[in-house]
Amino acid sequence: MLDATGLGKRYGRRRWGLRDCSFAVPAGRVVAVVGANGAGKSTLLRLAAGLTRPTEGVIRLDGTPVHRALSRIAYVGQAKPLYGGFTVAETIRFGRATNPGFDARGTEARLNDLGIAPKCRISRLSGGRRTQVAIALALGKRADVVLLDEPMADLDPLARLALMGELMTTVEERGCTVLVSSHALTELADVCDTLLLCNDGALQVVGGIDDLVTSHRVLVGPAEAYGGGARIGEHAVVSARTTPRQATVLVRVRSDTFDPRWAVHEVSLTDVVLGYLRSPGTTVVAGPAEVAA
Ligand SMILES: Nc1ncnc2c1ncn2[C@@H]1O[C@H](COP(=O)(O)OP(=O)(O)OP(=O)(O)O)[C@@H](O)[C@H]1O
Repeated sequence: MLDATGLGKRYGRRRWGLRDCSFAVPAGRVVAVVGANGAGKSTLLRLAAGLTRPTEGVIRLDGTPVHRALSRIAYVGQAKPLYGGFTVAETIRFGRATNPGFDARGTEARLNDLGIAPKCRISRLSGGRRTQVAIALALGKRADVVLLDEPMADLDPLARLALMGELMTTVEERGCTVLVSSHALTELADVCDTLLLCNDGALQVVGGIDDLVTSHRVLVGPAEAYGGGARIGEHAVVSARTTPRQATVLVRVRSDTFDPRWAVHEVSLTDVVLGYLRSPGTTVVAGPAEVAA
Protein backbone atom coordinates (compact mmCIF):
# COMPACT_ATOMS: atom_id res chain seq x y z
CA MET A 1 0.00 0.00 0.00
CA LEU A 2 1.31 3.44 -0.98
CA ASP A 3 -0.38 6.04 1.18
CA ALA A 4 -0.02 9.73 1.83
CA THR A 5 -1.43 11.81 4.68
CA GLY A 6 -1.49 15.60 4.62
CA LEU A 7 1.37 15.54 2.13
CA GLY A 8 2.71 18.93 1.05
CA LYS A 9 5.76 20.39 -0.65
CA ARG A 10 6.62 24.08 -0.54
CA TYR A 11 9.18 25.57 -2.89
CA GLY A 12 10.96 28.57 -1.42
CA ARG A 13 9.09 30.49 1.25
CA ARG A 14 5.63 30.71 -0.19
CA ARG A 15 4.96 28.62 -3.30
CA TRP A 16 3.30 25.28 -2.63
CA GLY A 17 3.80 22.71 -5.39
CA LEU A 18 1.41 20.36 -3.64
CA ARG A 19 -0.56 20.65 -0.42
CA ASP A 20 -2.85 18.66 1.88
CA CYS A 21 -2.69 15.58 -0.27
CA SER A 22 -4.06 12.32 1.18
CA PHE A 23 -4.65 9.04 -0.63
CA ALA A 24 -4.11 5.30 -0.29
CA VAL A 25 -3.34 3.04 -3.24
CA PRO A 26 -3.24 -0.72 -2.66
CA ALA A 27 -0.54 -2.89 -4.28
CA GLY A 28 -1.20 -4.00 -7.85
CA ARG A 29 -2.85 -0.79 -8.98
CA VAL A 30 -1.98 1.20 -12.11
CA VAL A 31 -2.60 4.83 -11.28
CA ALA A 32 -3.11 7.66 -13.77
CA VAL A 33 -1.69 10.89 -12.31
CA VAL A 34 -3.27 13.67 -14.35
CA GLY A 35 -3.83 17.41 -14.20
CA ALA A 36 -3.06 20.67 -15.95
CA ASN A 37 0.50 21.96 -16.41
CA GLY A 38 1.90 23.02 -13.05
CA ALA A 39 -0.79 21.13 -11.11
CA GLY A 40 1.70 19.22 -8.97
CA LYS A 41 2.04 15.84 -10.71
CA SER A 42 5.85 15.82 -10.91
CA THR A 43 6.06 17.08 -7.34
CA LEU A 44 3.87 14.19 -6.20
CA LEU A 45 5.97 11.63 -8.08
CA ARG A 46 9.25 13.05 -6.75
CA LEU A 47 7.83 12.89 -3.21
CA ALA A 48 6.72 9.29 -3.84
CA ALA A 49 10.22 8.48 -5.16
CA GLY A 50 11.80 9.85 -1.99
CA LEU A 51 13.80 12.31 -4.12
CA THR A 52 12.41 15.28 -2.29
CA ARG A 53 11.27 15.42 1.35
CA PRO A 54 7.78 16.61 2.23
CA THR A 55 7.47 20.05 3.83
CA GLU A 56 4.52 18.63 5.72
CA GLY A 57 2.78 15.27 6.01
CA VAL A 58 4.12 11.86 5.06
CA ILE A 59 4.11 9.38 2.19
CA ARG A 60 4.70 5.72 3.05
CA LEU A 61 5.17 2.39 1.36
CA ASP A 62 3.68 -0.39 3.50
CA GLY A 63 3.94 1.88 6.52
CA THR A 64 7.59 2.95 5.97
CA PRO A 65 8.34 6.53 4.86
CA VAL A 66 9.43 6.23 1.23
CA HIS A 67 12.90 7.73 1.80
CA ARG A 68 13.64 4.61 3.90
CA ALA A 69 12.30 2.25 1.21
CA LEU A 70 14.23 3.50 -1.84
CA SER A 71 15.36 0.04 -2.96
CA ARG A 72 11.68 -0.88 -3.46
CA ILE A 73 10.94 2.13 -5.67
CA ALA A 74 11.86 2.80 -9.32
CA TYR A 75 11.46 6.27 -10.81
CA VAL A 76 11.80 7.71 -14.30
CA GLY A 77 11.60 11.51 -14.31
CA GLN A 78 11.03 13.84 -17.24
CA ALA A 79 14.79 14.34 -17.64
CA LYS A 80 16.18 10.86 -18.30
CA PRO A 81 19.53 10.84 -16.49
CA LEU A 82 21.49 8.26 -18.47
CA TYR A 83 25.25 8.39 -19.09
CA GLY A 84 25.68 9.44 -22.72
CA GLY A 85 29.12 7.85 -22.90
CA PHE A 86 27.84 4.38 -21.91
CA THR A 87 26.60 1.78 -24.35
CA VAL A 88 23.25 0.12 -23.67
CA ALA A 89 25.09 -2.98 -22.38
CA GLU A 90 27.19 -0.85 -20.01
CA THR A 91 24.05 0.92 -18.84
CA ILE A 92 22.45 -2.43 -18.01
CA ARG A 93 25.62 -3.55 -16.18
CA PHE A 94 25.52 -0.29 -14.21
CA GLY A 95 21.86 -1.01 -13.33
CA ARG A 96 22.84 -4.48 -12.11
CA ALA A 97 25.77 -3.16 -10.07
CA THR A 98 23.67 -0.50 -8.32
CA ASN A 99 20.42 -2.41 -7.74
CA PRO A 100 20.31 -5.76 -5.91
CA GLY A 101 17.97 -8.17 -7.72
CA PHE A 102 18.24 -6.28 -11.03
CA ASP A 103 16.94 -8.32 -14.00
CA ALA A 104 19.79 -7.71 -16.48
CA ARG A 105 18.82 -10.50 -18.86
CA GLY A 106 15.16 -9.44 -19.03
CA THR A 107 16.15 -5.79 -19.55
CA GLU A 108 18.49 -6.67 -22.42
CA ALA A 109 15.79 -8.87 -24.01
CA ARG A 110 13.20 -6.12 -23.63
CA LEU A 111 15.47 -3.60 -25.32
CA ASN A 112 16.42 -6.05 -28.06
CA ASP A 113 12.70 -6.55 -28.79
CA LEU A 114 12.45 -2.78 -29.22
CA GLY A 115 15.38 -2.82 -31.66
CA ILE A 116 17.84 -1.25 -29.23
CA ALA A 117 21.04 -3.30 -29.48
CA PRO A 118 23.46 -3.69 -26.52
CA LYS A 119 26.29 -1.98 -28.39
CA CYS A 120 24.31 1.22 -29.14
CA ARG A 121 25.81 4.26 -27.41
CA ILE A 122 23.26 6.21 -25.30
CA SER A 123 24.35 9.59 -26.72
CA ARG A 124 23.50 8.35 -30.23
CA LEU A 125 19.95 7.30 -29.36
CA SER A 126 16.94 9.48 -30.16
CA GLY A 127 15.01 11.05 -27.27
CA GLY A 128 12.26 8.40 -27.51
CA ARG A 129 14.82 5.57 -27.56
CA ARG A 130 16.50 6.99 -24.45
CA THR A 131 13.10 7.05 -22.77
CA GLN A 132 12.66 3.38 -23.65
CA VAL A 133 16.06 2.56 -22.12
CA ALA A 134 15.25 4.51 -18.95
CA ILE A 135 11.89 2.74 -18.58
CA ALA A 136 13.45 -0.68 -19.24
CA LEU A 137 16.02 0.02 -16.49
CA ALA A 138 13.25 1.06 -14.08
CA LEU A 139 11.28 -2.11 -14.81
CA GLY A 140 14.47 -4.19 -14.53
CA LYS A 141 14.86 -3.02 -10.95
CA ARG A 142 11.87 -5.27 -10.08
CA ALA A 143 10.64 -2.62 -7.68
CA ASP A 144 7.37 -2.75 -5.74
CA VAL A 145 6.48 0.76 -6.89
CA VAL A 146 7.23 2.10 -10.38
CA LEU A 147 6.87 5.86 -10.91
CA LEU A 148 6.88 7.18 -14.47
CA ASP A 149 6.67 10.94 -15.02
CA GLU A 150 5.41 11.77 -18.52
CA PRO A 151 6.86 8.59 -20.05
CA MET A 152 4.85 8.95 -23.27
CA ALA A 153 5.82 12.52 -24.14
CA ASP A 154 8.42 11.54 -26.73
CA LEU A 155 7.17 8.06 -27.66
CA ASP A 156 5.48 7.40 -30.99
CA PRO A 157 1.95 5.90 -30.95
CA LEU A 158 3.17 2.31 -31.36
CA ALA A 159 5.81 2.74 -28.67
CA ARG A 160 3.13 4.14 -26.34
CA LEU A 161 0.96 1.08 -26.91
CA ALA A 162 3.95 -1.20 -26.32
CA LEU A 163 4.75 0.61 -23.08
CA MET A 164 1.19 0.36 -21.82
CA GLY A 165 1.13 -3.37 -22.64
CA GLU A 166 4.43 -3.85 -20.84
CA LEU A 167 3.17 -2.06 -17.75
CA MET A 168 0.08 -4.27 -17.64
CA THR A 169 2.20 -7.42 -17.98
CA THR A 170 4.59 -6.21 -15.26
CA VAL A 171 1.74 -5.51 -12.86
CA GLU A 172 0.06 -8.86 -13.61
CA GLU A 173 3.31 -10.80 -13.14
CA ARG A 174 4.70 -8.96 -10.14
CA GLY A 175 1.76 -7.26 -8.43
CA CYS A 176 3.68 -3.98 -8.19
CA THR A 177 2.05 -0.55 -8.07
CA VAL A 178 2.57 1.80 -11.01
CA LEU A 179 1.96 5.56 -11.04
CA VAL A 180 2.06 7.17 -14.49
CA SER A 181 1.73 10.90 -14.99
CA SER A 182 0.63 11.92 -18.45
CA HIS A 183 -1.62 14.15 -20.52
CA ALA A 184 -2.34 11.21 -22.90
CA LEU A 185 -5.72 10.37 -21.39
CA THR A 186 -6.76 7.85 -24.04
CA GLU A 187 -3.66 5.72 -23.51
CA LEU A 188 -4.01 5.99 -19.73
CA ALA A 189 -7.64 4.86 -19.91
CA ASP A 190 -6.56 1.61 -21.58
CA VAL A 191 -4.26 0.55 -18.78
CA CYS A 192 -4.95 2.47 -15.57
CA ASP A 193 -7.52 1.44 -12.96
CA THR A 194 -7.13 4.34 -10.53
CA LEU A 195 -7.18 8.12 -11.00
CA LEU A 196 -5.27 10.77 -9.04
CA LEU A 197 -6.30 14.14 -10.46
CA CYS A 198 -4.18 17.09 -9.31
CA ASN A 199 -5.51 20.61 -9.68
CA ASP A 200 -3.53 23.66 -8.69
CA GLY A 201 -1.45 21.87 -6.08
CA ALA A 202 -4.31 19.90 -4.53
CA LEU A 203 -5.69 16.42 -5.08
CA GLN A 204 -9.11 16.99 -6.59
CA VAL A 205 -10.20 13.48 -7.53
CA VAL A 206 -9.00 10.13 -6.18
CA GLY A 207 -10.81 6.94 -7.04
CA GLY A 208 -11.23 3.84 -9.13
CA ILE A 209 -11.64 4.73 -12.81
CA ASP A 210 -14.49 2.23 -13.36
CA ASP A 211 -16.37 3.69 -10.37
CA LEU A 212 -15.82 7.24 -11.60
CA VAL A 213 -16.94 6.42 -15.13
CA THR A 214 -20.07 4.57 -14.01
CA SER A 215 -21.05 7.24 -11.48
CA HIS A 216 -20.94 10.16 -13.93
CA ARG A 217 -23.00 11.11 -16.99
CA VAL A 218 -22.98 13.96 -19.48
CA LEU A 219 -26.42 15.52 -19.85
CA VAL A 220 -27.20 17.50 -22.99
CA GLY A 221 -30.39 19.54 -23.10
CA PRO A 222 -32.00 22.92 -23.75
CA ALA A 223 -30.26 25.79 -21.96
CA GLU A 224 -33.46 26.65 -20.01
CA ALA A 225 -33.45 23.16 -18.43
CA TYR A 226 -30.28 24.10 -16.50
CA GLY A 227 -30.68 26.96 -14.05
CA GLY A 228 -27.00 27.20 -13.19
CA GLY A 229 -27.43 25.45 -9.84
CA ALA A 230 -25.41 22.79 -8.06
CA ARG A 231 -27.95 20.06 -8.89
CA ILE A 232 -30.05 18.82 -11.76
CA GLY A 233 -32.82 16.87 -10.05
CA GLU A 234 -30.96 14.75 -7.52
CA HIS A 235 -27.74 14.66 -9.55
CA ALA A 236 -24.74 16.77 -8.45
CA VAL A 237 -23.43 19.12 -11.13
CA VAL A 238 -19.65 18.89 -11.58
CA SER A 239 -19.30 21.40 -14.42
CA ALA A 240 -21.40 22.86 -17.20
CA ARG A 241 -20.88 24.48 -20.58
CA THR A 242 -23.73 26.50 -21.97
CA THR A 243 -24.60 28.26 -25.20
CA PRO A 244 -27.74 30.39 -25.58
CA ARG A 245 -29.54 27.24 -26.79
CA GLN A 246 -27.87 24.25 -25.19
CA ALA A 247 -26.38 23.09 -21.91
CA THR A 248 -23.84 20.27 -21.62
CA VAL A 249 -23.40 19.21 -18.02
CA LEU A 250 -21.22 16.62 -16.29
CA VAL A 251 -23.10 15.24 -13.30
CA ARG A 252 -22.35 12.77 -10.56
CA VAL A 253 -25.44 10.59 -10.67
CA ARG A 254 -27.49 9.57 -7.66
CA SER A 255 -30.07 7.35 -9.46
CA ASP A 256 -31.25 6.22 -12.90
CA THR A 257 -33.96 8.89 -13.01
CA PHE A 258 -33.46 11.88 -15.34
CA ASP A 259 -35.73 14.69 -16.51
CA PRO A 260 -36.80 13.66 -20.06
CA ARG A 261 -35.58 17.01 -21.46
CA TRP A 262 -32.02 15.74 -21.04
CA ALA A 263 -30.21 13.35 -23.38
CA VAL A 264 -28.09 11.17 -21.11
CA HIS A 265 -24.63 10.04 -22.30
CA GLU A 266 -22.17 7.65 -20.73
CA VAL A 267 -18.74 9.16 -20.07
CA SER A 268 -15.10 8.31 -20.73
CA LEU A 269 -12.12 8.97 -18.48
CA THR A 270 -11.42 12.05 -20.62
CA ASP A 271 -14.94 13.43 -19.95
CA VAL A 272 -14.46 12.97 -16.19
CA VAL A 273 -11.00 14.56 -16.16
CA LEU A 274 -12.01 17.55 -18.31
CA GLY A 275 -15.21 18.06 -16.31
CA TYR A 276 -13.36 18.24 -12.99
CA LEU A 277 -10.53 20.38 -14.39
CA ARG A 278 -13.18 22.92 -15.44
CA SER A 279 -14.49 23.00 -11.89
CA PRO A 280 -11.57 23.27 -9.46
CA GLY A 281 -13.81 23.62 -6.40
CA THR A 282 -15.44 20.20 -6.83
CA THR A 283 -13.65 17.38 -5.07
CA VAL A 284 -14.15 13.62 -5.00
CA VAL A 285 -11.75 11.71 -2.80
CA ALA A 286 -12.40 8.02 -2.25
CA GLY A 287 -11.19 6.41 0.96
CA PRO A 288 -8.74 3.50 0.78
CA ALA A 289 -11.60 1.00 0.87
CA GLU A 290 -13.23 2.57 -2.17
CA VAL A 291 -9.96 2.68 -4.10
CA ALA A 292 -9.33 -0.94 -3.15
CA ALA A 293 -12.79 -2.14 -4.20
N1 LIG B 1 12.10 23.13 -8.14
C1 LIG B 1 11.08 23.98 -8.08
N2 LIG B 1 11.24 25.22 -7.57
C2 LIG B 1 10.21 26.09 -7.49
N3 LIG B 1 8.96 25.80 -7.89
C3 LIG B 1 8.74 24.59 -8.41
C4 LIG B 1 9.79 23.61 -8.55
N4 LIG B 1 9.25 22.49 -9.09
C5 LIG B 1 7.94 22.75 -9.29
N5 LIG B 1 7.63 24.00 -8.89
C6 LIG B 1 6.30 24.63 -8.93
O1 LIG B 1 5.38 23.75 -8.29
C7 LIG B 1 4.15 23.69 -9.04
C8 LIG B 1 3.89 22.25 -9.46
O2 LIG B 1 4.88 21.89 -10.41
P1 LIG B 1 4.98 20.42 -11.00
O3 LIG B 1 6.21 20.35 -11.82
O4 LIG B 1 4.83 19.43 -9.90
O5 LIG B 1 3.68 20.37 -11.94
P2 LIG B 1 3.23 19.32 -13.06
O6 LIG B 1 1.79 19.02 -12.79
O7 LIG B 1 4.15 18.17 -13.09
O8 LIG B 1 3.35 20.17 -14.38
P3 LIG B 1 3.64 19.75 -15.92
O9 LIG B 1 2.42 19.01 -16.42
O10 LIG B 1 3.81 21.06 -16.59
O11 LIG B 1 4.88 18.90 -15.93
C9 LIG B 1 4.31 24.65 -10.20
O12 LIG B 1 3.75 25.88 -9.81
C10 LIG B 1 5.81 24.79 -10.36
O13 LIG B 1 6.16 26.06 -10.88
